[in-house]
Amino acid sequence: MTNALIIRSATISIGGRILVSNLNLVVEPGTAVTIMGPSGSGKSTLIAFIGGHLDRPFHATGRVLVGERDVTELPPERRGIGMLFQDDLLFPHLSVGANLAFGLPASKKDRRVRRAHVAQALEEAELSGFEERDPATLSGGQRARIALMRTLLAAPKALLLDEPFSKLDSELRRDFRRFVFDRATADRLPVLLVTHDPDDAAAANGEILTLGPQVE
Ligand SMILES: Nc1ncnc2c1ncn2[C@@H]1O[C@H](COP(=O)(O)OP(=O)(O)OP(=O)(O)O)[C@@H](O)[C@H]1O
Repeated sequence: MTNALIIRSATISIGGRILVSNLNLVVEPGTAVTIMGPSGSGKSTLIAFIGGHLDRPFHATGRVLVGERDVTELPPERRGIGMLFQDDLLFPHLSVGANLAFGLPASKKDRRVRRAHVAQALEEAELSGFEERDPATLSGGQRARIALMRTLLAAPKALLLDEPFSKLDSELRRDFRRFVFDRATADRLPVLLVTHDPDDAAAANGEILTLGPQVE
């Protein structure tokens, strides 16, 4: 079962400059909210706060909830929130299969279980048989699908996407976008998407949150 991703009274500042002011947001399961705004307005900073990656010099107050679970004080890996970035960050020294296995929770230790999950993920990514491949030999679209499947193997309860489509050219971008949103809808995941592209926002088909222009 999945739940809403809830942000309560989030205020984020850096050096006295407020980037996010008293933000309240509910992202329902199976829906996406898009975050837009000029460069430097704080989009990635907000994602980092929700994912648990925000460090000094930023100062943040407010709560992050996944359903009824307040995850604000938890480290990133215990929040149940999956993240996908512009750079897929597949480990170059690991095979595709090992990259996918990296997404699995430590509790799934059994080798056969891990192999079955990896095979299933490859099938869903339409990349069956790619276990032993070096990530460097994959196309951009294939790498993107592997990165998404690795994130999903951790069974996240919500998904944060920070410009995940921007390195792909237009046709691949459309395909991967559809792949991501179809999965998120099927898995009933709440999604927060950061993008500059109105087409991405249209594909997300939900509320658009615009962060303010940067005030120096
Ligand atoms: N380590 C840091 N020290 C000081 N200021 C920082 C630091 N990291 C980021 N900033 C500032 O924080 C603000 C928010 O940055 P952020 O990356 O969240 O913006 P963004 O909206 O995601 O921009 P872009 O669209 O260019 O990715 C920016 O004005 C940036 O200059």
